[in-house]
Amino acid sequence: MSVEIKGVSKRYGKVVALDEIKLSIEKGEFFVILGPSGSGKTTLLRVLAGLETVDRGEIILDGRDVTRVPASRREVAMVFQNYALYPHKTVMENLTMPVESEMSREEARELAESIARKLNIAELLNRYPNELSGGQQQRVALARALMKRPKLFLMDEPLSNLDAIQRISARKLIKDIQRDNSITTVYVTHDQVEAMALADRVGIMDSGRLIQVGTPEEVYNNVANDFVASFFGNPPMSLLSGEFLGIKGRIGIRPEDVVIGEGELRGRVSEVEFWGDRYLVYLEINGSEMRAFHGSRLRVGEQVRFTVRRYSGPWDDGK
Ligand SMILES: Nc1ncnc2c1ncn2[C@@H]1O[C@H](COP(=O)(O)OP(=O)(O)OP(=O)(O)O)[C@@H](O)[C@H]1O
Repeated sequence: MSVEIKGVSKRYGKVVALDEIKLSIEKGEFFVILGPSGSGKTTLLRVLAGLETVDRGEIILDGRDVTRVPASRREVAMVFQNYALYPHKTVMENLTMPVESEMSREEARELAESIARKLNIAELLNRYPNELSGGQQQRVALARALMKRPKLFLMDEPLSNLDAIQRISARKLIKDIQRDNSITTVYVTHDQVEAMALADRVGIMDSGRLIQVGTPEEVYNNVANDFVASFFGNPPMSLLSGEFLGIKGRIGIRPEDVVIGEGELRGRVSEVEFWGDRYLVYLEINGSEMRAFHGSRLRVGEQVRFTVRRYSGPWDDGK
């Protein structure tokens, strides 16, 4: 299903939750909406689902104007942070119910078992929701949405309650099912790694506006402004006054573009984090802080030389 959002705005009292959003999503695309808390991500998803009306603009699904069509008639499936499972049904019943009318009982049970195995909840199929942990409930909710193979998948932080290892396998499963069935997916997160891992394209939101849209690589390598610079990446760019490079205004520097151990610039190591394959080093330069990746552990307090290979900006100091 293709999605077109045409100049959609939505206010709650004085709060502008969505400000003239324009966006086209292709059939089969995995689109991730990334933004800080309160930027309007959930509102955009709810508007697409039909759970929220718009003040202005149109929503077109597969060429059909659904702006005023209720949620139940939009052929979308949603997984929200606050998953709602049927409390008086077992996990198996929760999974098979949505597809009761589409396949035989046996087929539904087989499909449920195969999805449950992949999400590591196969041993929970006979339990009731109140006998599950938060993370287990979230995986059941995800499994239930995956049973249905909808035309449009709307997911709002569906992995927020999972631990780091579960997140990686659930992420892969979502992507596999989405790709195998070419299900158009709009996925909301504030997790950088998740966004970069999953997205065909990503849209960065701030204060109800869509600031930049592109493939993760495009956005990563060509940030549109200082907000995206300070937000996109793991960790994002350091924003600094460009003076130390002889540049007027503020610039953004990725940690991998700082080469420690060569050049004329000097900084003091103020903190070091072990990242497995490398170290994240915090450098202090004339009272500002900058992050850099480095291959070996440095001592806190040590003075080091460094160069900057690449930067973004400059942007006005006054914003
Ligand atoms: N039902 C509501 N009534 C009043 N204000 C609301 C309502 N829903 C959202 N808002 C406001 O609209 C803005 C956007 O909220 P939204 O939930 O879309 O943000 P978000 O990016 O999803 O945030 P988070 O990452 O914290 O979930 C916020 O300022 C929020 O307080």
